Amino acid sequence: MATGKDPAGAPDFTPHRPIVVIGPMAVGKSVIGAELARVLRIEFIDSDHKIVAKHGPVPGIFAAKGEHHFRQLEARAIADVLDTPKAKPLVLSLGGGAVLDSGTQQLLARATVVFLSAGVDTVKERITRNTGRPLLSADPIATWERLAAVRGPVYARLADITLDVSKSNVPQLVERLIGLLAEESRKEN
Ligand SMILES: Nc1ncnc2c1ncn2[C@@H]1O[C@H](COP(=O)(O)OP(=O)(O)OP(=O)(O)O)[C@@H](O)[C@H]1O
Ligand SMILES: O=C(O)C1=C[C@@H](O)[C@@H](O)[C@H](O)C1
Ligand SMILES: [Mg+2]
Repeated sequence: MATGKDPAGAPDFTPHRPIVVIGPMAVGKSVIGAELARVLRIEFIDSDHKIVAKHGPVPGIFAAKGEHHFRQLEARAIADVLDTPKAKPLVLSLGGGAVLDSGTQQLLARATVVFLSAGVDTVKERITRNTGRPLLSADPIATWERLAAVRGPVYARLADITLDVSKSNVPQLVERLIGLLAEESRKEN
């Protein structure tokens, strides 16, 4: 495994446990998680992608079997990654609502949890395009704000690191995140 030494000058950082990325819809969990894993040269897993690969598109699952069934698939996909005696260092990006499951909340104690935070202005354009998020099919802006407000305290409680993702591009955010992860890892040891 390589360390997090990036051409952009990020500090050295070698993860020793999974890094889990959480936060509201469209804040960048998938793209930032994937870029972080690429720079750290560790595996990247996205819970939504895992579900889609096995069961087809998210809107189809919601339409055919309902949100509760999707939540069960999601909790299982996450447990497959984290519920092992010694989970390896990797980056796991979650869907926006995954943290509501109590089993998932417990498993996150085995990981370094990164909460990507942003206000609605940052995600407005992203969520008003049709992007396959069934919960945002009607009135996406108001619904995003409501869900973000309800889930915000849960994200904050579970987070080891909170990163404001407004006003920066993905490489800048990954560089900053590696610095924060290095600091957090010094505290853990
Ligand atoms: N910092 C950023 N600057 C510009 N565009 C971004 C940034 N972060 C993410 N994006 C873009 O926003 C969109 C949503 O990003 P992404 O799919 O990673 O969000 P997400 O948090 O994983 O959403 P979901 O909850 O649906 O899984 C993508 O088109 C992505 O390229
Ligand atoms: O925030 C949510 O509840 C969701 C977010 C997406 O990532 C998907 O997991 C799904 O559309 C539900
Ligand atoms: Mg995603």
